[in-house]
Amino acid sequence: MSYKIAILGASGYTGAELVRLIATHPSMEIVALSGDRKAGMEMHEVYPHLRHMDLPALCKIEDIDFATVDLAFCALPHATSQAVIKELPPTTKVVDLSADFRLRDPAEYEKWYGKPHSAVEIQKEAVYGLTEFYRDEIKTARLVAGTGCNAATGQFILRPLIAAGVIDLDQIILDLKVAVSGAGRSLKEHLLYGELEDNAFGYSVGGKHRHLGEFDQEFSKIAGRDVKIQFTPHLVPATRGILATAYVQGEAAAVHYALADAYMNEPFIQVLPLGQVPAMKHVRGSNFCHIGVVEDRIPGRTIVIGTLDNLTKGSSGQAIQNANLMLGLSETEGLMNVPMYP
Ligand SMILES: NC(=O)C1=CN([C@@H]2O[C@H](COP(=O)(O)OP(=O)(O)OC[C@H]3O[C@@H](n4cnc5c(N)ncnc54)[C@H](OP(=O)(O)O)[C@@H]3O)[C@@H](O)[C@H]2O)C=CC1
Ligand SMILES: CC(=O)N[C@@H](CCC(=O)OP(=O)(O)O)C(=O)O
Repeated sequence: MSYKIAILGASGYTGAELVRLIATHPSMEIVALSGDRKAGMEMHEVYPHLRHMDLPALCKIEDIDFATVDLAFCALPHATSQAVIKELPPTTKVVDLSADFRLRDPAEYEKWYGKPHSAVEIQKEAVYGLTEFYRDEIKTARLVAGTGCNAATGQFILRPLIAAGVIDLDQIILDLKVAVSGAGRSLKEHLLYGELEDNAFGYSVGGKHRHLGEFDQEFSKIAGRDVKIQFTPHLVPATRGILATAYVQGEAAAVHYALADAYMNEPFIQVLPLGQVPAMKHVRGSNFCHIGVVEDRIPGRTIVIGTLDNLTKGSSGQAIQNANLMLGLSETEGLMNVPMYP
């Protein structure tokens, strides 16, 4: 059986990535694709790499008949997403890729996103989409909130350490290198070739990045008390990928054991042997996340490095993993493709 899928925001990067992944998914069939400025165009006119596929043309969201749709992926900008999702039939299953339903507390949403939430009622029913940690709730959810891509990477390397109590919760430093596709397919000055090529720079420096809302929410929940980490993302001249480095106070062997134990049965999270480090390109185009642990020369300090592809495990791959669970399919269906290398 094939489930009928709509992708809202298909003309964006995560939308196109959903199309790419669903192309080889045995149980999903795309029945509707939406765009805004690109509505009316064929998908291959916007993304020539999808030319061989037989796809519906991009339409406006209001032209989609949701009665014929089993599940909608919503790959729209923040704020637009909540305005659209609150108007969908309450029976439509939705995986949202935006930040609109990630934060439980509406005050936290307003703090990090600068305006009040306009769909607080449905925000309450949403399940946080970090699959490996919310699997049971996702299976029965109507609305799943995909995580931030930086937030996913940081959580994969830190959650098991906080849960196992093997690190000092007040001394966590998280440094991220982020590829440019994380910013979406839109024109922004700092994303111009001449600004980014042969360059690298921190952004939202000083505890200002909005994914801190997700870290605060999730880490404090695990620890049972407030946990605030120091976090700085850096834009690097790469197309896809996130490489997260955490500096923690804790013994390397215990840190490595906590991660290996937590992810022992996880198909997508690969913990490397102690002392080995991962690289962005080892997971490119795939739904895998690789994690390495190295002992520092300073006694008691450990470095943990995690990497994933922001467009797959950080957004669209994660979204399909969640949709698989919501539709009663095997969690890995359509997602076991091998990373592209080099
Ligand atoms: N890129 C990434 O790595 C990640 C992105 N996300 C989140 O996923 C969502 C999509 O991101 P991404 O694909 O990168 O973004 P893009 O900017 O590449 O795409 C945005 C999409 O939304 C459509 N759109 C924009 N405004 C409207 C509107 N007012 N009404 C209807 N449709 C609209 C655009 O249509 P058109 O182009 O035709 O105008 C386009 O299809 C965002 O919320 C983002 O924060 C989450 C994790 C990672
Ligand atoms: C390069 C770049 O700008 N990356 C984005 C991450 C995008 C993401 O995870 O998406 P949400 O906006 O849905 O949280 C950033 O750090 O803001």
